[in-house]
Amino acid sequence: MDRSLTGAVHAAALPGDPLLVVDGLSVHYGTSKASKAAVDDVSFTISRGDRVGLVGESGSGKSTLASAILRILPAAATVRSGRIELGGEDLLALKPAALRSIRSTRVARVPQDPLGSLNPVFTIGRQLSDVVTAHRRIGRRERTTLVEEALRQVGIGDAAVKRRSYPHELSGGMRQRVMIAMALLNHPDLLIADEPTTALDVTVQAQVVELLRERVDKSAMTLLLISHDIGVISELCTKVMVMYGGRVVEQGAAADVLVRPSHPYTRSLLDAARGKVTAYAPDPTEVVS
Ligand SMILES: Nc1ncnc2c1ncn2[C@@H]1O[C@H](COP(=O)(O)OP(=O)(O)OP(=O)(O)O)[C@@H](O)[C@H]1O
Repeated sequence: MDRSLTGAVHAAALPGDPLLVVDGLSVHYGTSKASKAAVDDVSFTISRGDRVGLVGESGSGKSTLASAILRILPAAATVRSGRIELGGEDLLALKPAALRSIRSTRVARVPQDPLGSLNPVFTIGRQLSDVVTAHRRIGRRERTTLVEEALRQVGIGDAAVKRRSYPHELSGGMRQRVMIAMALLNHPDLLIADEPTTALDVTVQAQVVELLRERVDKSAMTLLLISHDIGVISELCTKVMVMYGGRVVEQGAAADVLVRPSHPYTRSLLDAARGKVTAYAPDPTEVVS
């Protein structure tokens, strides 16, 4: 049984059940009625166990969409219309306390920039520990065990020593491993990774992709992965959504979208990934869905 934030009791959720439902979502920056939507009437469903890759050129609205789901939109942004439901819970209606309670237990994020997301004045052990105690009352020794185990699970072997490190004492790859450990600590239903390898050295990128794959496999986690890198998407994802100009122009199984794209924008994106330059200019009569 699963108790929702409103206290309703649901039957245990199964793989394949809808987890995240986004319906008619539009997000604008600025208050002007004439402002262009950064996310424009977007609808999709992510089912439990899906691994969805969200691709699209810079400015297509990927991060705005992720921020809307996580309820971390900047002050300049407004949701003009639509619904976002996670496990049946209306995320846009949640009050701050309820929001705090779903963060990290229902939905968690691996950010692009781990250094900017970690607090420079606390050790990583303290920051991991705070994530655990935000949702559970547990003793100090058990907390330390959990933190060290979480660090070991992301390939940080000397966890008893490393948990005493400050963020600046770790390499970029290590910091991203810490962020992944932090995101997974409370076993969220949905993991949103926003360009998790973009800020890393090329050699470290492959290790972090492998780590993400292993952790997601082990926990059968539902993943929404935002990436410019079609290679990373094809390695990790079973489904793909393509955004262009704030809209989802194509979505489907990765094996279809990445091999037989039906939208011309997806074709040009895949060409670009293969080093072939083909310009995409939207046909005004083209219907985007
Ligand atoms: N804080 C902001 N204030 C005003 N406009 C913004 C802000 N953040 C994003 N935008 C605009 O919203 C649109 C979507 O941007 P968004 O960052 O969501 O795209 P993206 O696909 O994630 O791009 P990138 O891959 O470069 O991160 C763009 O036109 C962008 O200029």
